[in-house]
Amino acid sequence: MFTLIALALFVAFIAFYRSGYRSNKLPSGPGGLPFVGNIFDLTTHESWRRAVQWGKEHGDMIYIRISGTRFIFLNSPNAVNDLLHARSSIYSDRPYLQMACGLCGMGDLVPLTRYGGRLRYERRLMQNALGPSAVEKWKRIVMKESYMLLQDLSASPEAYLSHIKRMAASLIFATVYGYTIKSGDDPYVQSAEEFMEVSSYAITAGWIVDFLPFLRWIPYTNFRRTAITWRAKLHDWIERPHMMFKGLPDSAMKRTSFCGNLLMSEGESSAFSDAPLEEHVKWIATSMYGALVLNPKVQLKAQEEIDNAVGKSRLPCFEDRPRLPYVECVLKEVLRWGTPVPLTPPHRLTKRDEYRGYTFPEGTNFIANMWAILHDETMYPDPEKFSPERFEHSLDPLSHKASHDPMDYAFGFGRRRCPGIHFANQSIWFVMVSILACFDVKPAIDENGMEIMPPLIFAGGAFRHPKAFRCRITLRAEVEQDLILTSLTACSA
Ligand code: HEM
Repeated sequence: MFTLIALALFVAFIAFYRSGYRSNKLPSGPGGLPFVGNIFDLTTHESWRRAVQWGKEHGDMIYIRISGTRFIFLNSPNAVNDLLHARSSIYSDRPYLQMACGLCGMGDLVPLTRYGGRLRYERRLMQNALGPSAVEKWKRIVMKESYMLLQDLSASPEAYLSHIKRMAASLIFATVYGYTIKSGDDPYVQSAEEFMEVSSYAITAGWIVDFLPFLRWIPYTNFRRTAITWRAKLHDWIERPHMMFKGLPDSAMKRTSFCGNLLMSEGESSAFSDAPLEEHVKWIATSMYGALVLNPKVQLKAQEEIDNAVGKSRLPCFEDRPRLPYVECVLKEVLRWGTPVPLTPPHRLTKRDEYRGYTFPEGTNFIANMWAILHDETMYPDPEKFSPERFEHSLDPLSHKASHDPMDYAFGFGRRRCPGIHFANQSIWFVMVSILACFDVKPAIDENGMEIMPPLIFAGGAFRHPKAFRCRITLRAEVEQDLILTSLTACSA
């Protein structure tokens, strides 16, 4: 065993030496440990902040390596646009991860799929089902789920986090499968949540076997045991919801769902020959459990805007959107300040490339640091401050100031850009405007009647979200309780 490890380390060293690091054609970066390189830097908590610190010394492109694997953090919009966007035909592959793809068997998940025929085909399917006009058909579901959330919030505001989680899961199941979730402890929801947690951990935890692939063959390792457990559950996570979809009675909801749209309509057949259409849909559907990040921040100014544009006799609807410019700024600021996905998964380079005097060998992995871009003080002064006003100038057609719209950055880049962007935009806007219209969200009060400002702690790995905090959610004085119920009933009819 010892000889095997020594031999493998020697091979890794040669690979690293030949990786171009010493030929001085790669950007600079923090030095690492012998052999394992920067493994502890990459797996650190909030590694995007660390990459910003490195950027102060090394510029907007930072090179790190783990064993023979090269990574370059891209901290600026220029670098990201020039490479991941403008040259996306060669910057859109993903690395093969031994843990997630090899040991756990999750390699067919869309975010992990290698660049090629299969990915292009699946992205076309998603474009058809999730494009701007396609998501129109889900507006009614978004409305119904949002009104149910308002009902839940008025009944038990203290449980706001579980209400939001239930709503997000329900929205995804209704739109992906046409399935209505009965309660928060629905077994399909639990299974989906478990899969989200496991898959994001399998992908982003920086497993040693991802960097030293020969370890895969060593028995009795912890990661092997973990992978065996997860692999055994794959059937539950992927096949079961798909079988559930097939067993649902035919209905309008089933037909307009993502799976129904692809599997029940005429004309679409698998143009990609290695698997039947159904096989693609199963994996894509599972890839869509992505979180709908809801980060409502109630502002008097936004509520005034809603009251003026919508009145108090009804709740806001999608058609009100153009008349609510300030709410639009709040949405942009939520995406910027909260940065739900701080780093893209690695974009692997498929062909040697040159840029700014550097030479990047094939196989180099590029990670766009969205957190760095969305907190860059030259673009967003005082970046830690939540201030929707910073986007107000972008509403003025005569303004010449650059708008730096967070929508251009928060969803990734090039041919791997998030396919769910239109659905996320539509549903987050609607939930946000509905909550703003109905509720005041204020800090909790202590025993002396003083407001307790909640500590702002973010959690999560690949997806960043605020940890639960105490707050008071109360129905606004102007809002009639009946209004929510009437809107829900009208929408469910
Ligand atoms: C606020 C909500 C969301 C944010 C901020 C977000 C952000 C992202 C980002 C940054 C990426 C990586 C892009 C890259 O590599 O350059 C991504 C990929 C992806 N997203 Fe989203 N997303 C959101 C919601 C959604 C929704 C609602 C869906 C499904 C309906 C979805 C489905 C996907 C899929 C399938 C991929 C993988 C694409 C690929 O690798 O080709 N996302 N998302």
